[in-house]
Amino acid sequence: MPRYAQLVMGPAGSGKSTYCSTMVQHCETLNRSVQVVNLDPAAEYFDYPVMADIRELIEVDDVMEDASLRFGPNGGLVYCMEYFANNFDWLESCLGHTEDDYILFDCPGQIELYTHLPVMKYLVEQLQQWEFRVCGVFLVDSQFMVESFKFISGVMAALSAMVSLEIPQCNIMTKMDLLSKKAKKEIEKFLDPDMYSMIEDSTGKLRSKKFKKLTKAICELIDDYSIVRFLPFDRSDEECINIVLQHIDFAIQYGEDLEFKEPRETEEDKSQNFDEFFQDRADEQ
Ligand SMILES: Nc1nc2c(ncn2[C@@H]2O[C@H](COP(=O)(O)OP(=O)(O)OP(=O)(O)O)[C@@H](O)[C@H]2O)c(=O)[nH]1
Ligand SMILES: [Mg+2]
Repeated sequence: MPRYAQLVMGPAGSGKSTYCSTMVQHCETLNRSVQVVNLDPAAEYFDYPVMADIRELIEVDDVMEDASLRFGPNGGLVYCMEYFANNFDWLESCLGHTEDDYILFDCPGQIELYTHLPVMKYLVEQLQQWEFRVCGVFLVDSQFMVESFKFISGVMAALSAMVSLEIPQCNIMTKMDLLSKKAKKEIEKFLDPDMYSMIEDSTGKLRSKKFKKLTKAICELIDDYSIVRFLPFDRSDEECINIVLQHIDFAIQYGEDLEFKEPRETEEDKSQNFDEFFQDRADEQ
């Protein structure tokens, strides 16, 4: 039986940890069990219960304080992730071997992890060996996407994660609740991949003709191949959260192999059935 995983990635502050806690709460209301693993060695705050925390293995502060390594915060984080990749047995012991597990991995925000470093790829391969079906979930802050050239850099970041990880990926625009009405309207065109080639810079911030041409050419390329599309994510809108979850479930075929479980009868149900049974008997006589 397969197990299921979401690799929650994206730039610093894009809302990864908030996404994880929102998803856990949403799944609770659906009666689905979802667990979270914190993979950010520099994490200071998150409000979901963790099944495993990378800081038990290694912490950025310890690496930075080590006089022989002399790393700053970013180099320190990369060192931690490489150390993690050499110690996957720690993760294996935390995850156990439960079938039908559904786990969210809250990853760090260093963008280089998703562009050219091999650590996340190693993690994906390892999870696949443990029979996980993995979906990449790439988050981008919607507030930085309102202008076309910023949108393209978001698309490029999502695309490089897709290309380097080679797994199904859902790209998500977070913090939609923070956008003004005007900005929401503006961003709608970025949610429809067929519209990318129509995107023009309305702010007039792009002065260079060459830059404008490049932006247009990239948009057309992405449009032609339907490579990247984004789903909106508003943490205060259950319907919106559900649509994102359904897309991800579909990508990893969650639910197709689940065995049908008889709903558990409560004591109340049992006594009700009992009463109905005797009522029926009484009616027959
Ligand atoms: N209003 C609103 N705020 C959000 C949303 N998602 C995240 N935030 C806020 O954005 C900030 C960063 O969110 P985090 O979830 O910590 O982001 P992160 O990607 O985990 O950040 P790093 O782990 O540091 O890379 C926090 O102050 C959150 O409360 C959202 O959907 N709506
Ligand atoms: Mg975080």
